[in-house]
Amino acid sequence: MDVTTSAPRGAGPRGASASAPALKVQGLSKTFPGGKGLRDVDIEIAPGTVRALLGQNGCGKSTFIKVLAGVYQPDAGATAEVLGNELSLGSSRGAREAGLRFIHQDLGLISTLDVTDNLSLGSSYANTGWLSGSRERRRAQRLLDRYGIEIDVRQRLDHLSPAEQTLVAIARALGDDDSSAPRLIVLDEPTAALQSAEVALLFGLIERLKAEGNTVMYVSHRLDEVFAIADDVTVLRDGAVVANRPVAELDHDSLVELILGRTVEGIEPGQVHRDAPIVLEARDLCGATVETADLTLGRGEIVGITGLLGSGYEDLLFLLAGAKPRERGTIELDGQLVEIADPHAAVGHGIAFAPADRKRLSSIQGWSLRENITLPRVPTGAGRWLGGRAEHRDVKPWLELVRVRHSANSLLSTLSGGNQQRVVLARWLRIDAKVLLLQEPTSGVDTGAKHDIYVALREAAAGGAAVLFSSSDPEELAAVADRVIVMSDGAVTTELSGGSLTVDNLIRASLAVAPQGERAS
Ligand SMILES: Nc1ncnc2c1ncn2[C@@H]1O[C@H](COP(=O)(O)OP(=O)(O)OP(=O)(O)O)[C@@H](O)[C@H]1O
Repeated sequence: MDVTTSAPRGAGPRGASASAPALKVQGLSKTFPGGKGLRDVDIEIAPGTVRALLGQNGCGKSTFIKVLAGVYQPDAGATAEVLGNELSLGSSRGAREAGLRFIHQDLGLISTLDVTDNLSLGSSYANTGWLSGSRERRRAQRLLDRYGIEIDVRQRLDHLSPAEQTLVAIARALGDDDSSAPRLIVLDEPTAALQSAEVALLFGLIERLKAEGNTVMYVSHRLDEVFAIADDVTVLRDGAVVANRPVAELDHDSLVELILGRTVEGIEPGQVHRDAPIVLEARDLCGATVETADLTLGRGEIVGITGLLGSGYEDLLFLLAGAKPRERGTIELDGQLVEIADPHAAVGHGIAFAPADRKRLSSIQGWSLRENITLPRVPTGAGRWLGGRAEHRDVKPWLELVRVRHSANSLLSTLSGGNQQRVVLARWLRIDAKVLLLQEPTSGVDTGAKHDIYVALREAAAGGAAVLFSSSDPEELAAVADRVIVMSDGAVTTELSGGSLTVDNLIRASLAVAPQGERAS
């Protein structure tokens, strides 16, 4: 990796000093009503470098970013400087004037507008209305050209891949107000929704921004990315900094230990279940981006599914759960033809479905963890919700299983993103489903909890469930699945298991290149 750094040229915002740290924060604490979010955090970042901000779910990464962005007020006593200039923490205007730019996980773009209109949202563009005029288009084009982004400015946003949408969000955050000033660009889990093949597009832009003297703060749970793109890491644990270190001093295991305070054992490789009784059999499924798909799931099997975006792999689980309309095809459960009109009917048949879009489709933010977990299985007969204490007893072991330490009465909205993901998973593990359909089950989840989730999936399978999980992470698929189905152009094109189930073969199959070595089984 090229770790040479170039100091920013020319004056930064408000006459910044080129030799001063891009960011220097001292004594930053943030207390929430439920406890400390950050404890006395000190961070100093050299200009022109990429700093990874790492740590377990709930360790305070988003809180740190939100204080920098002015969304949260810090506790009294913190100081901050950007390129030698004092930064007034807790002020979004101050952050912008100091040259801080934020790209949050929710990119804040409007999918039904085109790229030009999205680039002009909230900027200083003198808009003549919503419709993109040729002047705005030229301006948008100049902005994309400035950062080497090759996207047609007339495209509607929802016609772009997630990686391209992320590039648009970055270009929008950078704007074209003063292109010579170095900036500190904060990217909060920018690859959470990206395919591994798409990540390169984003990394290309980060390298370019860095070469121009900008500084990048990068939050991710994917440690391979840290080694690919970061110069230094800051690791938070329970709201406090436990390490500020150059990446060159670390390897994968030492980084995991810094993050977790413990090592993580590997999990046993998956097994081929040739003679397992078939629980679910789907034939000629067609709907959304799926043209035709046949699939069988055996009792006790963990099957992964992957592909490129638009290959159909993201929609297959929706079709099986009745969450998107099926145009054709049949589904049999235990040899019986079933009609699954909607996810409610799916639960009735013992099929649990956890979509990836946790906030919109999988959770009720204003409800407690307890209510979110018991949602799909309201006790019959009683005619009302479980009594508080009994419900507590019921929910507790499931929270422990996914290692969520919050009270069952906490509101879901007060949990970090990764902890919310674990609660959603606990809900579906609890209903003891015959078939578990999970989309990106570990997205946003930290390394330690990922391992716990893999173990929980293995236990569910050992208990007789058939698990089908989609993932864009080939390492996860190779480690956890017994076999993996790869889709392209709306159909299942490859199935990998045993010795063929390798990271390389998964990437090759997703890109529709023939697998290497042993033939696909
Ligand atoms: N609005 C809030 N109200 C109360 N507590 C909060 C609030 N936001 C965050 N917290 C708490 O602050 C702590 C830090 O959360 P934060 O969201 O910063 O974690 P994170 O490191 O970003 O986690 P993840 O990797 O899961 O996104 C957690 O214990 C969380 O429950």
